[in-house]
Amino acid sequence: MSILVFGSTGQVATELRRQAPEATFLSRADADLSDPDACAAAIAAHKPDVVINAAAYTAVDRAEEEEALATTVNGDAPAAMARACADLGVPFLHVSTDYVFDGTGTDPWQVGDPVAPLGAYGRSKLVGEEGVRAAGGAHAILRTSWVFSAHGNNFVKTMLRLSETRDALNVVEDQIGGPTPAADIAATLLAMSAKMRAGQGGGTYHYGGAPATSWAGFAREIFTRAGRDVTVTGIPTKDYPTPAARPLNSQMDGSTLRTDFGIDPPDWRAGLDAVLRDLTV
Ligand SMILES: NC(=O)C1=CN([C@@H]2O[C@H](COP(=O)(O)OP(=O)(O)OC[C@H]3O[C@@H](n4cnc5c(N)ncnc54)[C@H](OP(=O)(O)O)[C@@H]3O)[C@@H](O)[C@H]2O)C=CC1
Ligand SMILES: Cc1cn([C@H]2C[C@H](O)[C@@H](COP(=O)(O)OP(=O)(O)O[C@H]3O[C@@H](C)C(=O)[C@@H](O)[C@H]3O)O2)c(=O)[nH]c1=O
Repeated sequence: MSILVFGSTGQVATELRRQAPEATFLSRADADLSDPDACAAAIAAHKPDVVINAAAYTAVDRAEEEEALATTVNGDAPAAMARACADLGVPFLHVSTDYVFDGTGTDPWQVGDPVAPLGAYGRSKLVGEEGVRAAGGAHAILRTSWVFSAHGNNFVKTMLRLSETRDALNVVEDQIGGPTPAADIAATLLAMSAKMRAGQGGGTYHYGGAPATSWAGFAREIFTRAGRDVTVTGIPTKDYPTPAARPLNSQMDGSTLRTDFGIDPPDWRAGLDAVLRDLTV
């Protein structure tokens, strides 16, 4: 099975490269998502069996100032990719986010729950979801959350960096979600690719790490497991103002992924240990 991946340097793309080194990875220099037609042309030229889009505009706060660019990259480009895949008759796998939800309530979000993004990043990702569905081809949209790995920018690396100079941190305690190891997302995308190539599954799925925690709870676990002596004080969101609002409830129900693909939510604590080991070698 020949797999074409958009993205090369990001968290998920890096883990895909580790697990499927034989796949073809397109960097920004190979296919810039700010040029959706070029992305479609790349698919037509490569004629792969499956396409995975692991590239995205992920700067949540900066997106508030650059919504047009974020929408082209996260919305128009995946839509163009999905149309090119539909033309070729191959499945398209796309990664989306918990930030399409508004974070109300306390139950985990079901796949069919109403979406209402709070910020520009979430809106841009929603445009992508809608474009992928509208393309009409075989597709899977995998909504995940709070991604971390040893590569790129993420909360784990931010916390470890801050711990070099601080012995106490204030971290929001009223945003609840599921940290998700990029390595598990990559493995899930590859398993889904094989099944979708065989005509199984398709649609929108949720894949967030378990058990649910807060950012403060996640931070405490990072410092405990990394052996860093940092005191984490849990604070309400209103005491940590950011340009983009984040959902308070980001928990996602993964039952349809289990039904269609036999995949359960990953335990992020095991993934955290693996990332911490990765960072020390
Ligand atoms: N990070 C998270 O916490 C979460 C991420 N997601 C989703 O998961 C997916 C993967 O995210 P993640 O691995 O964390 O992403 P990263 O932020 O680690 O990497 C983003 C990747 O996208 C590439 N990229 C950005 N803009 C462009 C562009 N204009 N043209 C080509 N490539 C571009 C980057 O390339 P370059 O190195 O050249 O900038 C980089 O390879 C995305 O769809 C994201 O929305 C969902 C939930 C949570
Ligand atoms: C650094 C820091 C952050 N925070 C808060 C701010 C925010 O509410 C929360 C997480 O901050 P970050 O900016 O690291 O995370 P953020 O960029 O919002 O992460 C999101 O990225 C996008 C791409 C997604 O799709 C989401 O699933 C989610 O992972 O932690 C603190 O409370 N204290 C701190 O010292």
